[in-house]
Amino acid sequence: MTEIFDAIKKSAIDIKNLIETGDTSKSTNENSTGDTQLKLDIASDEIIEAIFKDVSCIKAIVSEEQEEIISLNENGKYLIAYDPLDGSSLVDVNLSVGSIFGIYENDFTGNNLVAAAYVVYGPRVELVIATDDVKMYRLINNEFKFMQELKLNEKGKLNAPGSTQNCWAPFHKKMIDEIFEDGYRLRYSGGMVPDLHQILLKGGGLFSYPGTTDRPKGKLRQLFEVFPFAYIYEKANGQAIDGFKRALEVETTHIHDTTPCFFGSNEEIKKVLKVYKENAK
Ligand SMILES: O=P(O)(O)OC[C@H]1O[C@](O)(COP(=O)(O)O)[C@@H](O)[C@@H]1O
Ligand SMILES: [Mg+2]
Ligand SMILES: [Mg+2]
Repeated sequence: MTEIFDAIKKSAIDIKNLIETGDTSKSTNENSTGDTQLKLDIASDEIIEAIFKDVSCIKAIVSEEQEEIISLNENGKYLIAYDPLDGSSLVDVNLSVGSIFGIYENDFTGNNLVAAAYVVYGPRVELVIATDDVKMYRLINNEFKFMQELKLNEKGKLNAPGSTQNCWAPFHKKMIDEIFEDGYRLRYSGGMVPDLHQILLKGGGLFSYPGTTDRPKGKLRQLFEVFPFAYIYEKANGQAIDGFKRALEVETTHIHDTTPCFFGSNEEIKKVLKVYKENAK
């Protein structure tokens, strides 16, 4: 697995340089979820694919920006699903963005994840890797240096409520209001990677991207966004659910499937489970 983490580190340095100098305009393509791809999305995807192609333990890869699974090495052990540049439209307004990786064995399903990682491209470039524990590294002089282990507290102070508010179920709105009434502070940039990174580093809170009237199955993709962060939050002593059960138990019928999702420390997730059990059909 070390070769995979080394490949992720290499791609992170190339993508950091691309973000600083690359063309942020739109391409003429749409990805499988119907988003217009930015030239940066495509170039980041090409960087990662080219680097992963040289890693012999990788059997196959699939990217948020590609239609199909790509086979790499017949004798490889691992499958990797990745979002090369999450939140790419935020580059234009100079907010933080990220890359997300889920490493699987056998099949692309939540319960087959064996490791996950993400990179945050912000004022600093940081890499978080979860295997049995969750470790954070920072890019200093072109090398990733270990900084700290990440663990969530039982209860946090931050609330990151995603999606279009006028499409929320009334009980979801009431739950979010109550969390604010409990003293939580709003922290939402619109980039899943920096928003979840902030909650992890500040000890806890809740990030939610629920099902809504316009998108009953949410927006965030299971393989490329939800499963890797679910794995990371669980290994950091937190939880990730779809409202009713562990996010990692959500069934995948298509590689680009989305799911409602909630990530947080134990107290906040307990509240979401209670509210959703009482209210949702
Ligand atoms: O603007 P919204 O609806 O709150 O969505 C924000 C979410 O969409 C994302 O940008 C994902 O979309 P992309 O992969 O297309 O960038 C997440 O990073 C973020 O949490
Ligand atoms: Mg994304
Ligand atoms: Mg993306």
